Amino acid sequence: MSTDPRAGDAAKYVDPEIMAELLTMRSSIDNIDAALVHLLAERFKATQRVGVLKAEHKLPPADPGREKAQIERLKRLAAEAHLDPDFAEKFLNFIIEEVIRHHHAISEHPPQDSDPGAPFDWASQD
Ligand SMILES: C=C(O[C@@H]1C=C(C(=O)O)C=C[C@H]1O)C(=O)O
Repeated sequence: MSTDPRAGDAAKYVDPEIMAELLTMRSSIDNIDAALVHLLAERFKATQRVGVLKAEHKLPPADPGREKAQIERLKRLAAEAHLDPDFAEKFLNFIIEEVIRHHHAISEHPPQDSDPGAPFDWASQD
């Protein structure tokens, strides 16, 4: 019997009627999480290109002024959307920290001329 990946542990202790409602909500969560992964992948593609541009032109990996403006903007958007602005700030800072780490790595090991736009292949990493 194949198990529904949406069921999780709840299947063991939730009544069937409530379980059906929970599964419907989890279907939406699955779609949203998939969209988040795709959105993040696109964002990192763009930031990798920025990292290459910065390395080529000897620009610093981080731009605190840009970060401040972007965080303020996203906190405003979060408040309008009834999302906790402090959570939005933490989430963005978490992503930016990773981007800057990549930019440092790119500046230390710039891509070869033969392969300037090659995406980093996370899937082949251990
Ligand atoms: C992507 C950039 O590099 C860094 C990462 C940022 C981000 O992920 O939003 C913003 C500013 C920089 O510290 C950039 O300079 O635009």
